[in-house]
Amino acid sequence: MQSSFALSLSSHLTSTTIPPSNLPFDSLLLAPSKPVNLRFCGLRREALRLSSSAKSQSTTSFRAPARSSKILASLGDNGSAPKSFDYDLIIIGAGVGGHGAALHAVEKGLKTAIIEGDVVGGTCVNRGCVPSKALLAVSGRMRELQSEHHLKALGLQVSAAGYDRQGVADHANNLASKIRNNLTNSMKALGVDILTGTATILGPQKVKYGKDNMVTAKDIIIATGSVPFVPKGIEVDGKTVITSDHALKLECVPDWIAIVGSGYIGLEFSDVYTALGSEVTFIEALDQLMPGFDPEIGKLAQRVLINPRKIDYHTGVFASKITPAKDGKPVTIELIDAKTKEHKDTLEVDAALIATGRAPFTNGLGLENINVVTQRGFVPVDERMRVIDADGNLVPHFYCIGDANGKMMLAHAASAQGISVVEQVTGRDHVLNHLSIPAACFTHPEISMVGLTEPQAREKAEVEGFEVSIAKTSFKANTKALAENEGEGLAKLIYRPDNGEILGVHIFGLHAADLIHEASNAIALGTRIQDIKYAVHAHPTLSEVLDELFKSAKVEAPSSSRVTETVVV
Ligand SMILES: Cc1cc2nc3c(=O)[nH]c(=O)nc-3n(C[C@H](O)[C@H](O)[C@H](O)COP(=O)(O)OP(=O)(O)OC[C@H]3O[C@@H](n4cnc5c(N)ncnc54)[C@H](O)[C@@H]3O)c2cc1C
Ligand SMILES: NC(=O)c1ccc[n+]([C@@H]2O[C@H](COP(=O)([O-])OP(=O)(O)OC[C@H]3O[C@@H](n4cnc5c(N)ncnc54)[C@H](O)[C@@H]3O)[C@@H](O)[C@H]2O)c1
Repeated sequence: MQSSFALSLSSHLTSTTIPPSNLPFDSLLLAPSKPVNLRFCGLRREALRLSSSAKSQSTTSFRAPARSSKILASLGDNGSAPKSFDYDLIIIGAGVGGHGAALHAVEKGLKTAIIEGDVVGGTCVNRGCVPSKALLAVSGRMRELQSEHHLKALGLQVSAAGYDRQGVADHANNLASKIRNNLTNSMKALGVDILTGTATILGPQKVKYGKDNMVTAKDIIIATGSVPFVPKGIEVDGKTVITSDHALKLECVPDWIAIVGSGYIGLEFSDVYTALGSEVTFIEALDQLMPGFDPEIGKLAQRVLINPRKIDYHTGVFASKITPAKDGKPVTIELIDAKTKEHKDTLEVDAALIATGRAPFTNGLGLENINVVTQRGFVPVDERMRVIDADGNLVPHFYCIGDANGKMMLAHAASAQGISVVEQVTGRDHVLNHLSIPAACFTHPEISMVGLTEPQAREKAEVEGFEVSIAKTSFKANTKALAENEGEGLAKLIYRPDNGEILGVHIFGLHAADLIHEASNAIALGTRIQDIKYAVHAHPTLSEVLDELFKSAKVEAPSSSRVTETVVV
C-alpha cells in the first residue's frame, strides 16, 4: 500500500504543469500524466519514491517542550485563529530547508514540530544533492584513472580502470540512507517532533496532517520543496525516458543518452555518464550551453567539460516530443527550432534524461484556505519569506522557504531562509542577502559562483551609474594546482573599483566549490577588496588563487584602519 501522499507526489512527478519561472516555454508545457513505469534495464522494481515509514501516520518522537511556555491546544473554528497553540512553530516538509529551520528553532527555545508526508530529507538527501554527489565522486575517480596523460604526468601507472554499476548505485543509495538517518536523529535528539503524514493548511495557524490529526502553532513555515519539471510532449516511462529521480538510482548506463537541458542537473549527469562510458547528446533550448553561468566561465567549461568528451549538442532547439523505447525501437526525440518552432531534426537514442528544471510542490497544500494564489506553483513571499495573499497582503504567521518559493533552488539557500525566518519569529529582524549565497556545479573540475555574472553586473552598473572592473587569476600559476597536475582553471572577480565592493566571483577549477566561500562570506559580511586582500593564506594551497585574485584588483578606496593597523604579538 502506498500512502496517498506518495501517490499524489509521484503522479505530480510526471504530470507537472508548472514551468520553472525563468523560462519562456509556455507553449510546450503540460506534460502527459502517466504513472512511472516498472522495468528499467531489466530490473523489476517499484519506481515510486516511497518508504515504509511513509505508511504510518503517527508522531515518531515526542519530547517535552524546549521552552517552559504553557502551550495548550485550543482549536478555533476552521478559518479562525486558535487562542493557544500546540507548538510555537510547525514546519511543513522535512527537507533540508525544514531541517535547518527546525534545528535553529529548538536552539532558540521554540517548541517545534515538523510534518513530513514521505521520508525525512526531501529532495536533497533522497533524490538530489546527496546521491548525485556520490555518483560524481565515482565519476571523478574514474576520470582520473582513465586519463593516461594525467597519470603519466604524475609518474603513475595504473592498469585499466573499471566499475561495477550496482556497486556504484549502492554507494549513492547507502549515502542517502546514512544522511537521512543523521537528519532524523539530529532532530529527534534535539526534541523536534516529527509528525508523519501529508499536511494541509486549514486556516491561520492551523494544519491537518495524515488522516485527521489537527495541530496548531503560533507560526507556520511551508517547506514543501519541488519535483522534476517535465515539458509538454515528453513521455517519461522511468526506464528509457527518465528524470533525475530515476537517473540517481543508476539502474542502467546507456550507450547513448540524450540530456535535455544543460543546467546543473544536465551538466553533472553528463560528467557521470561520460565517465562511466556513455555518449551524451545535449539538447538545449537557449542559444548556448550552460546559459545560467557567467558567459566567460561557460565558454571555458565548454572547452574543458564538453568538447574533449564524448558529448555533442544541439542548441536553440526544444525537445518538443520524446517517445520512450518500445518493441525494439529506440527513444525518439523530435527537435524544433526554439524561435520559429519549425521541425529541425529527429534523434534516435538509447535513453533520454529530462533535466529541464524543477517545479514547486504546492498542490493540495490548502493554500486557498489562507487566500493564497500561487504564481506558476510557487508560493509568493516577500524578502523575509513572509507569505503574500491574493490581495497583496502578508498572511500573518505564515512563511515559505526553499524550492517552494522559487527564490533560489539550492539546499543551503532553503536552510538559510529557514534560519532567517526563525530569527524573525524569535524577535530579531533578519533579511537574507541572496546575492551572498554561493552555488556550485560538481563536475570535474568544478564550477562555483556567488553574486552577479558579468552581464548582470554591467546592467546594474548602467542603471545605478558606477564602473565595473574585472580581475582574473589562473590556476596555472598556483603551486598546489600544478602539484596535482590540475592547472586548468580560472577565477574571475567582478567588482567596483571606486569602493572595492565585490559584485560577483566565479571559479572554474579544482575544488572550486570549496574555494568560493571566502568570496561569499566576504559579500555576506560586507568585506571590501581593499581589506580582504590583506588576509593571509597558507602556502601552498588552492586558496591562494583567491588571494591572488583580490590582490590583483585595482581599488581606489583605501583599506580600513582595522586592517592596516600593526599588531605586535
Ligand atoms: C539531482 C539534484 C541534485 C541537486 N544537487 C544539489 C546540490 O549539489 N547542492 C544544492 O544546494 N542543491 C542541490 N539540489 C537542489 C536541492 O535538492 C533543493 O534545492 C533542496 O532539496 C530544496 O529543499 P527544500 O527543503 O525546499 O525541499 P525538499 O528537499 O524538496 O523537501 C520538501 C519536503 O516536503 C515534503 N512535503 C511536500 N509536501 C508536503 C505536505 N503537504 N505535507 C508534508 N510534507 C510535504 C516532501 O516529501 C519533502 O520531503 C539538487 C537537486 C536535484 C534534483
Ligand atoms: N550542484 C547544484 O547545486 C545543483 C545540482 C543539480 C540541481 N540543482 C538545482 O536543481 C534545479 C533544477 O536543475 P536543472 O538542471 O533541471 O534546471 P536548470 O534551470 O539549471 O537548467 C534547465 C535547462 O534546461 C533548458 N530547457 C528547459 N526546457 C527545455 C526544453 N524543452 N528543451 C531543451 N532545453 C530546455 C533550460 O534552458 C536550462 O538551460 C536548479 O534550480 C538547481 O539549482 C542544483
